[in-house]
Amino acid sequence: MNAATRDDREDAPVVLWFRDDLRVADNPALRAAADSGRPVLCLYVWDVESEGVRPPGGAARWWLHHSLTALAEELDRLGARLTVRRGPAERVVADVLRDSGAGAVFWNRRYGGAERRIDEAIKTAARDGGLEAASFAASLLFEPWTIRTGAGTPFSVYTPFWRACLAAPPPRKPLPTPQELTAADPVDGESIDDLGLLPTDPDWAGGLREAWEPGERSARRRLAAFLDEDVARYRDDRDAPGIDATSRLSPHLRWGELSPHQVWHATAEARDRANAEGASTFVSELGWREFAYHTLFAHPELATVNIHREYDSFPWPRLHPAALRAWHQGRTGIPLVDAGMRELWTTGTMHNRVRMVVASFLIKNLLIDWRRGEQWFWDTLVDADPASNPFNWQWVAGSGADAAPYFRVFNPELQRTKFDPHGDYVRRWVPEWDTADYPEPIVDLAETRRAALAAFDEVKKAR
Ligand SMILES: Cc1cc2nc3c(=O)[nH]c(=O)nc-3n(C[C@H](O)[C@H](O)[C@H](O)COP(=O)(O)OP(=O)(O)OC[C@H]3O[C@@H](n4cnc5c(N)ncnc54)[C@H](O)[C@@H]3O)c2cc1C
Repeated sequence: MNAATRDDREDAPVVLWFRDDLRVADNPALRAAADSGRPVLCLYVWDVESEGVRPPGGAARWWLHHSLTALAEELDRLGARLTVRRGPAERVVADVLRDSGAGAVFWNRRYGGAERRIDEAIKTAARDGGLEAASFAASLLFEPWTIRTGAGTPFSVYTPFWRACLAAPPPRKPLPTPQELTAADPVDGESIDDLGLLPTDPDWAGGLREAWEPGERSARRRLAAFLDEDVARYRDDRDAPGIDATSRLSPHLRWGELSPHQVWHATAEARDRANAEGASTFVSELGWREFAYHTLFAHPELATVNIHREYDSFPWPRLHPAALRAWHQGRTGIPLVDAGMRELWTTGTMHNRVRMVVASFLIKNLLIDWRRGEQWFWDTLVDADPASNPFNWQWVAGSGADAAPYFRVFNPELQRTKFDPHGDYVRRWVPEWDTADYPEPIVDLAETRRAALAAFDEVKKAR
């Protein structure tokens, strides 16, 4: 490269490619772009075309629309603008690099198999073209390749995994938001509205609007409110779906409006003010998020392939579409299951305890393949996450990251009397419960449990 080209390149813009990190605070790639002193072109690519990339479901698209809008406002305050384009990322990023005359592209890492392949290809192409391409650690507290068993393999059980994380060097402190950005000359793009992420015909998002406020500012407010008001009773009350005792941060974390580093350090500061046990239990839940991502990194086909392959021989019976429909609609005649499924449909979320119960009911009582449940959650959850969703479905199924496949069967009636003893949660979502309008259970819990255990014996024989 001659001196003139090098000088040009030094002034050439940096393309900052946003993905699952829709925030300006604690954003290492954005920080590096700002610190470079070069003009910054902020880019979001709506890519539902690249092979292997899983298009977000309906509820997640709703969230993404609002999150991108909030991000564009934040960038505007810093003096930059968000360029939005659609298409396969490899082509779109190359086009934007060319159109903007950029000298570099920066991003924060993703951990799914297809996403890693795409990012690697873009990095190689950029470098081959003489551009700088750099990726940063932003979405996980611990990079997956840094937490390994003594034998150098990924952990397959949570408790030793989290112990190893806590023994590793602690996660870095959050990085400050850049004071301002120098905007690169604009290039063509689409508006966020043009992406068509919002439901229109019909507009089913009323319950989501009532329940949520996407965006980085609202995420930070929620974290602060949770640490001020709720973390002290988190350990005792987190399993009760009728009590508002959990943080409700999952969609903010899913879309990277908040980083786990911000949550980790804010919780450590709050620990002294609050109840230390509540704070450690809360942080250990972030550990489950980490574990899900590390598992995805080790098992890129997590959403479709059993981690324990002996589960492949599970004799799923022929699907009864009416049973699946009853589960979707919350009309199974099992009150806790119906309450959870209706909460999900209306608000785009469901309490964690109830997620485990409805998943167990689908798999173990209706004998429906966990992948169908995972897909429904993928479409209806605002926090639908490429790691946490399939990871937890496999965990409930017994095919997932556990010491050994173990046939966990939750009894939804016992779970209801234990965790919703006064029926507050069930009555909120199933007002006709305890009236003649409420249907009889569509299956016999004891009988279907026996059938499921018999089917599981087939898996054991295959081992
Ligand atoms: C079948 C099933 C599917 C699930 N699908 C998802 C999903 O798509 N996206 C998702 O974020 N969570 C998923 N979870 C995990 C969990 O239910 C939600 O993270 C939690 O209910 C979110 O509420 P909260 O933010 O108030 O959680 P809190 O109790 O306040 O926990 C704090 C944070 O820890 C993380 N976390 C907590 N529990 C888990 C867990 N079991 N696995 C991974 N991370 C966890 C989340 O980021 C959460 O925001 C699933 C659980 C089950 C059983």
